[in-house]
Amino acid sequence: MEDAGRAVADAVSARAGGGRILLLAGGGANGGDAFVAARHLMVRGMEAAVLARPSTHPLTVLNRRRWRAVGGAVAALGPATLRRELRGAAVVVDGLLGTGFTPPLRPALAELTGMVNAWRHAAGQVVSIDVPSGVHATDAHVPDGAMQADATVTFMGIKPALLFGPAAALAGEVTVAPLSVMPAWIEQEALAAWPTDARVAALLPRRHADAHKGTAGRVWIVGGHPGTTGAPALAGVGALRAGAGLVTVHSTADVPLITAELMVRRHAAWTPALTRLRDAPRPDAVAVGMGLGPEAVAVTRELLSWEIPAVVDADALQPDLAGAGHDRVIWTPHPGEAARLLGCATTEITADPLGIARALHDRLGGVVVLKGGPSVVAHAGGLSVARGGHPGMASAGMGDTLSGVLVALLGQGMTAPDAAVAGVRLHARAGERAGAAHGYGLIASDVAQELGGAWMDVIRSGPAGPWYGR
Ligand SMILES: NC(=O)C1=CN([C@@H]2O[C@H](COP(=O)(O)OP(=O)(O)OC[C@H]3O[C@@H](n4cnc5c(N)ncnc54)[C@H](O)[C@@H]3O)[C@@H](O)[C@H]2O)[C@@H](O)CC1
Ligand SMILES: Nc1ncnc2c1ncn2[C@@H]1O[C@H](COP(=O)(O)OP(=O)(O)O)[C@@H](O)[C@H]1O
Repeated sequence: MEDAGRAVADAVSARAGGGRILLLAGGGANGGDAFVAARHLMVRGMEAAVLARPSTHPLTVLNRRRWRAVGGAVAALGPATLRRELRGAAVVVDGLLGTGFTPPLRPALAELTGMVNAWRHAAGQVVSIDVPSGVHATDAHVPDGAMQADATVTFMGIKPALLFGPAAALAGEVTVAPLSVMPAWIEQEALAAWPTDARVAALLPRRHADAHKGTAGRVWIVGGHPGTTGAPALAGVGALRAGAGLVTVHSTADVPLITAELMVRRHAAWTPALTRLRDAPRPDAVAVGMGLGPEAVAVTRELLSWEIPAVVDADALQPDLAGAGHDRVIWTPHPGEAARLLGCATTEITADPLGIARALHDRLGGVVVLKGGPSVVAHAGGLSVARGGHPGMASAGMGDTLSGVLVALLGQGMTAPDAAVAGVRLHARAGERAGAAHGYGLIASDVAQELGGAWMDVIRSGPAGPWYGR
């Protein structure tokens, strides 16, 4: 609780300027965190007051006593005291309800959160402890009356509700504060990893000075059909921008050569083409499905039988292919495709992205990237959620670009889980960079252009090495 309260005080100090801080302490452990935060703020010379609900939680009772012992002010939390104390406050710390909360929000509490939300709209900022009050830790749905925060300081591991859907929008800027407990315990308790850029940087391939296009990954993009010929082209550019040495697009349609570095092989028909290609030198990795059309299942089944690292996307994401994969396959459904694979409604996918990613992995094996804002990676070692991205990425061809990134990383020798974790972060980071320039006018080609810069951003967070950063 001491670590938690100090982390909250850090977040609040950064936002309060010299203004007064009002801390709302509920009856649970969150309330105790608020009392600890108040004490740390006072020690830093900041003006802090606490309004508290009754508590029997031993650590909350103890920290209330400590706060009183250093001369801290505390009054009973109710509508009248809250109205009075909100006047002149710069920041409210929301320690009312934490992970112990189960909906619905009781009317007495909803009245208090409603008052704070109205005050925030007009006057100040809210920092929530662990989760915004009224948000259930594992549920993306938001009950009426939940607190709107500018920032949320959560502990040890990120809670699913802080990542997905409307609940995530209530959390504002999320910081994960470590607590002094055993790492093994955290690993057991965490539902999903949320890797930092430093962690992603450690996964990315390192190239020696004598690298050449033949050693940097020879990859194939298999896709395209009349009407969707842009999809494989975008995947090809994504692959080039994610470092692939040689990228060949195979298609039975006329794929536009949107960048001259791509090689495009037009085939008359898939069956004879695959018979020929089967005996040709194989690529280091293949991505299949982008705009591929009605023959996707047959083409993908053949390519999967080659047992080379593969990305399976878009039209190739069909239930018939469950069981046809292997360990080095990355399956990349968006929620619509995930619903098709599992035979359920898209709303069931978006309601529980972590559970669905796990279910898809059980069904398909290999590695699953359940795309969204943010994407979830499921593999034999667990679940990992990507950081960042930009809402401007809600536009055509973004997933095709991601497939290019993933196949490029596979082609450069990364394992499927590492390529998926690193690839979704590079793609999201490129989206953030492009989003800063283009906002909602962002298109997939913009994201592809930013992939090199995103790679540099990520490796700058990691350990220095002799073949980059010079
Ligand atoms: N320039 C091109 O040639 C393009 C071709 N494309 C290709 O077009 C074909 C059809 O793919 P589509 O994905 O458009 O069509 P689908 O009909 O498979 O899926 C689109 C639907 O999935 C659902 N969905 C997707 N993302 C969602 C999310 N994050 N949350 C909730 N629901 C979500 C929505 O209901 C959406 O309308 C594929 O072969 C694809 O590769 C697209 O990638 C777009 C660009
Ligand atoms: N709001 C968002 N925030 C972050 N990433 C997003 C957002 N919207 C879309 N994306 C990303 O864009 C990509 C969209 O993929 P997909 O729907 O398959 O596109 P397409 O089929 O048009 O290529 C995914 O990687 C997804 O994670």
